[in-house]
Amino acid sequence: MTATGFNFRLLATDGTARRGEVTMPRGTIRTPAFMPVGTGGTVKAMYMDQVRGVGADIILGNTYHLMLRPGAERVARLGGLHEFARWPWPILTDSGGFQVMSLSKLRKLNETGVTFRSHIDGAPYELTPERSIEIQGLLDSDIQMQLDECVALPASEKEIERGMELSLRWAERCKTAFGDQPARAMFGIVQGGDVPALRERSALALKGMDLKGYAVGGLAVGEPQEVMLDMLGVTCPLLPADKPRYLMGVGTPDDILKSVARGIDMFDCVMPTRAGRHGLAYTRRGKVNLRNARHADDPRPLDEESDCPAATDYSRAYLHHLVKSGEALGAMLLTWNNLAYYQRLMADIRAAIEAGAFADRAADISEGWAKGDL
Ligand SMILES: O=c1[nH]cnc2cc3nc(NCCN4CCOCC4)[nH]c3cc12
Repeated sequence: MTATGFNFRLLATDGTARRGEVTMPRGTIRTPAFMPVGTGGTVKAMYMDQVRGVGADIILGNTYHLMLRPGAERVARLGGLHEFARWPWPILTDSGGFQVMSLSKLRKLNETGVTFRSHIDGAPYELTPERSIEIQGLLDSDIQMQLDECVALPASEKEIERGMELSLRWAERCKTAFGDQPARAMFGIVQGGDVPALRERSALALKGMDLKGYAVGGLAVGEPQEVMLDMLGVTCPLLPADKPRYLMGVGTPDDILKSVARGIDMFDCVMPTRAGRHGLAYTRRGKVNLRNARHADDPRPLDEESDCPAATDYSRAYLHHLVKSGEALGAMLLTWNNLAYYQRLMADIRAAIEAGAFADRAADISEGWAKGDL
């Protein structure tokens, strides 16, 4: 039976780790979930049926990139992002604010929103809470993010407070603009930097807005992992247990294990795809840099126990050759391997929580990385 609305339910807990699922009209999202990043409507170097094949239930699309090129109205005229990119399952889009601040030129931020010039052709744009929700609607996005301000760390408490309070006002405006769309969801984003009291104020104010899901923002911006984890320890207990929690931009496999342990349900990160394009393979024995000359004559596959052909059917020598030669197939095979590894990690995590064995499984997985390459 196809779900008519957006619904999250907890299936099991193990300590503060949670196993759940989100049901939506376009499909079910098994949590904890990892969302491959599909920046410009494509998960770079992958066919969408491969992305599905490694076990992804949902992908992320970037509003900033898509509004600049090919344009949100054009995607809408062509049937929306699912039709355009041939990904019929759920898509989460970010609001564009984070990329504006990290990619665009001549940007100005005020109460109304943010004005900026495209990093592609210098054309002027404005992104307001209302326009961001409008664009995400034009993309036919299933899970839409509020427009927020992610204050870069380190920053003064006053600066962090200013950004957190602005983001709360923008959350209200996004909620109003989003209106009542049962088949879709809009998530708020908790801000507050590395200041527990500001994190608490943000989380409680957003909880009061009764949103369908909650992201934890303002992290993975260069702070030490322990600071990020401390902020999760402050924030997650304040969020509703019956709504999904999404940690934006995270992260490494180790970040994911430790964040799941603190109650996070959803993740996105460019690492597996970006690393694949740079010759780096994620395996259960840690990272393998295929640019390294030590692989030049190695006939062994990356990992014969993997369920991904990229890890079982090709020699390291061949992968090294492809990477050194700058061949497209090098990026394709390593991206495929990396996304398969991340999805297998998530499947491992979900099974461990269901079995009440998350802590032990997490320790085993970490020991595997410590062993180092095969
Ligand atoms: O507060 C936020 N609001 C809206 N979007 C975000 C996206 C975010 N992405 C990161 N971190 C990404 C870190 N990446 C790790 C891999 O290399 C590229 C950067 N932190 C983020 C915070 C926010």
